[in-house]
Amino acid sequence: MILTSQQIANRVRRLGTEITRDYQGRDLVIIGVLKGAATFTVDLARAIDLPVVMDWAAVSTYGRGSTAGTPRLLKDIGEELTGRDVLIVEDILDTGTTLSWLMARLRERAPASVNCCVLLRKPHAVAKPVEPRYVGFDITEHWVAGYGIDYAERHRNLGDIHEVRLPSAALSASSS
Ligand SMILES: O=P(O)(O)OC[C@H]1O[C@H](OP(=O)(O)OP(=O)(O)O)[C@H](O)[C@@H]1O
Ligand code: HPA
Repeated sequence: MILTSQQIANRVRRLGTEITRDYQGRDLVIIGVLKGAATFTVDLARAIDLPVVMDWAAVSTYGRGSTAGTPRLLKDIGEELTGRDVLIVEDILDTGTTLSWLMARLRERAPASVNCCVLLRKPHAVAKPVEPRYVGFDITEHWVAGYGIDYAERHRNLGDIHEVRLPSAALSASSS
């Protein structure tokens, strides 16, 4: 599997159009989840034709490997969220651990609404109670990297999204 930068750009543009339509007249705060969603968040924000506020949370669940641990908040959100419409932007929904943990924490701040937009969703996540309002692509369970997403902290700078062949961590195609 490989998603090209062109396929990603087309999908991001359509997601931006949907979000623009759904949040007309609302006080939209977009929370990008570092590090993996940094690239997606910036591109998505530019595809939204509304005066959005952008902020960031840094959460780490996987550390330097491919096995999930307990989520850790490395950087908290600075924006006041009470009464506002929050959209969490995530690169990938895999086991659902990170997103369900973060949504529970954000709900404690009494926002008007909390939804999420994920670029990639793996099959595992379908069985979890996390239901993203927006999904870019449903993918297979293979480890992926590129477009902000890492394998052991590397490959975030690739423009396309590649499958990583574990354990050698070779990419399924060369970067373009
Ligand atoms: O659904 P899950 O199984 O929780 O996996 C998804 C999370 O895992 C990755 O983050 P990671 O912990 O690797 O941190 P990073 O964003 O800094 O790469 C990814 O960016 C998501 O946040
Ligand atoms: O496939 C993946 N790639 C990178 N990070 C991830 N975090 C959960 N699943 C993945």
